Amino acid sequence: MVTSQPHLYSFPDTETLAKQLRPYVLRCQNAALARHNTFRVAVSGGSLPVVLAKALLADSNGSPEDTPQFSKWNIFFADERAVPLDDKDSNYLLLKDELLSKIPAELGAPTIHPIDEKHVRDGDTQALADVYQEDLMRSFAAKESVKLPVFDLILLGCGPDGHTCSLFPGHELLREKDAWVAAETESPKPPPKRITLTLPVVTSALNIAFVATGGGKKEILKAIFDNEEGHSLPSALVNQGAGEKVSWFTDHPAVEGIAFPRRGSL
Ligand SMILES: O=C(O)[C@H](O)[C@@H](O)[C@H](O)[C@H](O)COP(=O)(O)O
Repeated sequence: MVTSQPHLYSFPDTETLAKQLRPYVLRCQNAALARHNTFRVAVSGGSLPVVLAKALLADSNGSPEDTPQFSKWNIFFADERAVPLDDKDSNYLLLKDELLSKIPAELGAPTIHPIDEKHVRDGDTQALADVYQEDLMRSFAAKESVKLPVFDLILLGCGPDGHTCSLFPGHELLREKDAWVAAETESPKPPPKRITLTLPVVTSALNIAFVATGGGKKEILKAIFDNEEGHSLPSALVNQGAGEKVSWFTDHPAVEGIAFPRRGSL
């Protein structure tokens, strides 16, 4: 557990949120490119790909700092449903439809790391997770001493029950210490079979951003930020494990009535 606090930002609407998310993501990109000439990012499903597309496909001011260099991006999935890549439930398909297919050619094409459909077809969700972990190992563990992958940025959503990735409240997966990627076969939210990054991988990232909008998130965000009882929720565990590395991008309806201090700009 770290003692520093997450950053909570709140904006009037999703448009304004997306305008602020852009420089945040690009700062993460630019720092990563300066460090190791590649930007390793993990993304979630839900409403995130739409907001991310709004942020990243907006016109650049022309400066190198404000330009997504997609050819240097390696995009992984924070969680993925065990379905074919062309299934309507696939997070890959969602990201493809909302963002990847709309990237102008001059910005370059990112390297995408989708799940291996072979283990979707044979129904072996543990093998699906293991193969995805091997993909991460190839990308991150150049040295054998690497215990956990360190993403430059992980972009997350927060469900109305406080879940994030496919880490659900009270689930034994929250205690996983060793695996980088875990299989979930009885998700309380359909579809039941999924794979997910584990909590230690999420909290090891250099930057972690949640995007949570709408009045439907008000109760759960209050529990996460203000209430002792909410502290064991998966999204709260990310706050506790990563502290100031975490930034929450919310809109005003999502944080109405929350006492935790929030800011209107980065
Ligand atoms: O796999 C899933 O079931 C979804 O991807 C889910 O985890 C989503 O990210 C959150 O429920 C937040 O959803 P919203 O961003 O739509 O609020």
